[in-house]
Amino acid sequence: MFKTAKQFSFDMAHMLDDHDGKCRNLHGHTYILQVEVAGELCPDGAKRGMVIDFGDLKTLVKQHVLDKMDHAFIYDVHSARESQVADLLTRLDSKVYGIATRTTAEAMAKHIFDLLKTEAGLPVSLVRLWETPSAYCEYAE
Ligand SMILES: Nc1nc2c(c(=O)[nH]1)N=C([C@H](O)[C@H](O)COP(=O)(O)OP(=O)(O)OP(=O)(O)O)CN2
Ligand SMILES: [Zn+2]
Repeated sequence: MFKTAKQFSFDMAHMLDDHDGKCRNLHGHTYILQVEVAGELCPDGAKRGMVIDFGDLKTLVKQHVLDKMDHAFIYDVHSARESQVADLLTRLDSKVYGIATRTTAEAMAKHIFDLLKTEAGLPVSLVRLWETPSAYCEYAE
């Protein structure tokens, strides 16, 4: 079994409602996203010797993750405070993206993993999301 990975980056804004510190305020991150795919090598054809063509991986991550989340206000749809901000931004024609949990690095890593596994059909084995240069969360199955 081989494991191969590609790294991406995207910018976002969020707030952690109910946080007991500075992160309850609106702020942003430039995430580093590492997506690992596991599998055997293609035996023949144009993709011979590859687990996945890095170009194909890039296309899928762009379509299913980056196009939705890059430069968006990412918010917890169950938070009234965050939803109020999202509603205002929507009215101002700004990009928002709602998820069903608090937008911690942990929840974001799992959300991205699930998107790539179920929506994109990728054999993803690990998602590592760096929220700051010194803090990351990874989710693996
Ligand atoms: N386990 C988690 N803890 C925190 C998360 C998280 O997603 N998971 N998120 C935050 C905030 O979003 C915050 O923006 C990041 O916090 P922190 O790492 O403390 O950010 P700093 O820029 O202050 O980091 P330094 O490298 O220490 O300067 C909080 N906690
Ligand atoms: Zn944050």
